[in-house]
Amino acid sequence: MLRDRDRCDAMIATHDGVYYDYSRQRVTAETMDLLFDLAERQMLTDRIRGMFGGDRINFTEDRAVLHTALRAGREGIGTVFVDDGVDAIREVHDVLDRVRRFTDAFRSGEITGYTGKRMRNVVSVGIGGSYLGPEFLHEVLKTEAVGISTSLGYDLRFLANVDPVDVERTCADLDPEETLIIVVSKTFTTAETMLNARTMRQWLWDFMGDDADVVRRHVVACSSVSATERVRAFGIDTDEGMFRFWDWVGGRYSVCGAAGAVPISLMYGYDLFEKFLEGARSMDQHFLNAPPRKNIPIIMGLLGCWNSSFMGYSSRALIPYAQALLRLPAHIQQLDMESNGKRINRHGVEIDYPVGEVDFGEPGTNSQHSFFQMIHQGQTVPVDFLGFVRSQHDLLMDNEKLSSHDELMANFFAQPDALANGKTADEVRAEGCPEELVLHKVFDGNRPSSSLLFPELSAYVTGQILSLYEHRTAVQGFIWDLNSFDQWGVELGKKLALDVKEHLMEARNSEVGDHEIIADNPATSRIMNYYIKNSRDAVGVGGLSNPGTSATSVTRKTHKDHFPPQINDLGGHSGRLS
Ligand SMILES: O=P(O)(O)OC[C@H]1O[C@H](O)[C@H](O)[C@@H](O)[C@@H]1O
Repeated sequence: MLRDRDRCDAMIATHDGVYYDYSRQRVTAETMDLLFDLAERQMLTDRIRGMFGGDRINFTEDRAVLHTALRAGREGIGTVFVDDGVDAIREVHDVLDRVRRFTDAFRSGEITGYTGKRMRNVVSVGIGGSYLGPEFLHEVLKTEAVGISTSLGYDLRFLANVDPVDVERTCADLDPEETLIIVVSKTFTTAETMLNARTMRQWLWDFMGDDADVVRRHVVACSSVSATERVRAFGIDTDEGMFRFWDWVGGRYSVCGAAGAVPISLMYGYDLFEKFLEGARSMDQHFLNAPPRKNIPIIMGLLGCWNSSFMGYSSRALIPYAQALLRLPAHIQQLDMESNGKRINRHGVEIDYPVGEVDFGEPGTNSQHSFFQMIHQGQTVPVDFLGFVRSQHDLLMDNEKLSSHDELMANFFAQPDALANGKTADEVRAEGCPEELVLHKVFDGNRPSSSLLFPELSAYVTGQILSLYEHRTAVQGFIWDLNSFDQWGVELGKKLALDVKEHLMEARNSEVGDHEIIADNPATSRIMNYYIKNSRDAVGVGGLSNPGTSATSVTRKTHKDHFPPQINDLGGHSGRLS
């Protein structure tokens, strides 16, 4: 099919400098017709309009889904209206105007720290959607031409993990007197973020004294309107130091709001952040207005459904040929897997077809030397290749025929064809391969991928990329009939962690050294008691002891006896864990 010029010509879509080639997907013109029919049956365009128009499509939380309003410009896109009387566009611009003023005051030195020093360091404390988006954008802007000059003299870091080592790594060499802390949390209740926020507040107090003004001058919050009281209780000035967002912005869709605006603007200036919003807006307009057959996010979403539900490929990879996009895959992973990792459709019925892929990725070419072996010869993993016409910084050394960016891009062009074409046994033999090794060197090919080519990795283009992937996720959710905007799955883990913390506290507070934890089940009790015992012993008695070995060796023997496992064998021995 790849040699069919008409087919290849038909499988390209473009918008505002973005070039999307899906000719290496396993689809014919007829497949595409059927997918567009499916989109019509699922009333895709109506549902897209409903999202932009403020319909409460996140019905399990009774919320509209209006992250597109965050970058809609003052004129708005679609008919954005929130039915409790709040004008979303006006609210958004009120906050963005405040971010701009605060940024200017911070960067001009008008705002100083508690001891009068100018603040130049920013630590953004948040996790999940309150972290991954801003971090991916920060990584892009670090090496972007404007970003390099506007960030000179400033430092932005992210503190996400509740691991105390993350705190240590984040602020070991920072001067608290010159540091502003941003607590980014939609709910202002997330356990990890709140502990890290308290830790950072204590860090400020330890250096500057336990004074309420230290917090007012050194800590600001990006949080939802409904969390205002909690923000105030933390000691933050909610008039000057709180940048709000709304329940109609999901955490994983919040980078275009205060969650991204505040840290990124403080580091790079507001104007550069605005370019990012403009890029996202351009793609939003395309998504809302372009006919489905020319609409890049719609086509990407339909192909996602095709690969997952029809072809049965349960994972997919995102490979940007740009080192500055190193955190894009992690952001899209959360965005997509939290959105579409569901099992009940919007009619309350259990889904009996595959939905929701495992998303992963790393920049090319590093990924080629890591997991690409599997993508070429193991399980089939559809790939999105992202490339750029111009590099943020190209290099052409004396005696080299190609620039370093050309070298990078040679891989961007070669990998999709290698995956699609593979290599036959005859081709391997023709290279003089000994017969017994031929099969090891055969590539079956026929492995799907898409290529996205952008002009260059600017703030604007990064906005386009973000919007593309946000809308791909929404399209797949609409086609699959899911609510892509809630995340009840995360709640159970949070609740169980609270129960476990109770047990740990009892054990730590117990006067008796051999206090035994009785947790939900023997396995959890055993591992927690092992942890408590060894963390007590570890001080002074010489490290951790070995876990009981008998159970381990029995398990090993069982696995060995059944190797290689057959589905039926395992079926007979499996069971419910609860
Ligand atoms: O912003 P927060 O309220 O602190 O939430 C942080 C994160 O918490 C959970 O992990 C949710 O599943 C994420 O969607 C959210 O982004």
